[in-house]
Amino acid sequence: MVDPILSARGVAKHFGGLKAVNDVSFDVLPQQIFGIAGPNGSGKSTLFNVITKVPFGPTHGDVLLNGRPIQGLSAHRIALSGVARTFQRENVFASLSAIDNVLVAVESYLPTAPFAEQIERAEEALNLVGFPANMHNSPAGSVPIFYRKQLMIASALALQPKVLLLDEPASSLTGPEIERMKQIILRVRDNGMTVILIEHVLGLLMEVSDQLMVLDQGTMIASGDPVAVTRDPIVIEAYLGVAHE
Ligand SMILES: Nc1ncnc2c1ncn2[C@@H]1O[C@H](COP(=O)(O)OP(=O)(O)OP(=O)(O)O)[C@@H](O)[C@H]1O
Repeated sequence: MVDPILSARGVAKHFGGLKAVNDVSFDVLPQQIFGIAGPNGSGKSTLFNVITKVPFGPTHGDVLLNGRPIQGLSAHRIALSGVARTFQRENVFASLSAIDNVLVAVESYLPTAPFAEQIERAEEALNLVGFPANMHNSPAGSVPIFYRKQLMIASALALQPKVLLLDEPASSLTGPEIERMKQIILRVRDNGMTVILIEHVLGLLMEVSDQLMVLDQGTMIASGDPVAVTRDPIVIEAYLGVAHE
């Protein structure tokens, strides 16, 4: 039996009376791609927020990395201990070059490393996501959306995470770009990392996920084999709003 790399135990986030995340528990195994689906507003991004403490921790519950609680750590320490994330919006430093964006992350992970080594790490991260070498010096704000998404992932990878949390990496992408994003996600996993993937593009989620969890109104309504989960009448009802048998 393999021990989980990341676990949530009774994790909740309340905003006043709203239970955005409502006592969610799950285990993610090493090198798994763990998909998370759910209708709009079901608490997916809030779950990433409370796992990473960016920008806030849970109301209650524990998040364990390799069996150790990480909720007592600052957001910065959580990132450095191996849990990195991306955001729904392409969060890049628009006026910095592409490689400088990634160097910001390298600098926080390896602050005392020689500059040549920092550059090497940044280039490694950019290469892993397939960011074009001839665009390393382009201002991040001027590159098309797919490249900005690549940059955001490369910046997270520069922290050398054990677990990478991807929040809707395929949103606003074309069909061919979604296929390229799929290859990036698989490559990240093949490089030894564990991926937790929030995605509305169900085709992508189904193709890459080893396990699928569905949230509805902050509550986990299904988890397990992706095909079985999408056939679950409770999941169908949550998505389509029709009564299940
Ligand atoms: N900072 C906040 N303050 C108050 N309510 C919030 C806050 N962040 C999220 N919420 C609420 O929590 C619920 C869950 O939001 P969340 O963004 O996590 O959903 P989601 O599943 O990621 O949605 P989507 O698929 O549309 O991105 C929503 O009702 C949202 O309005």
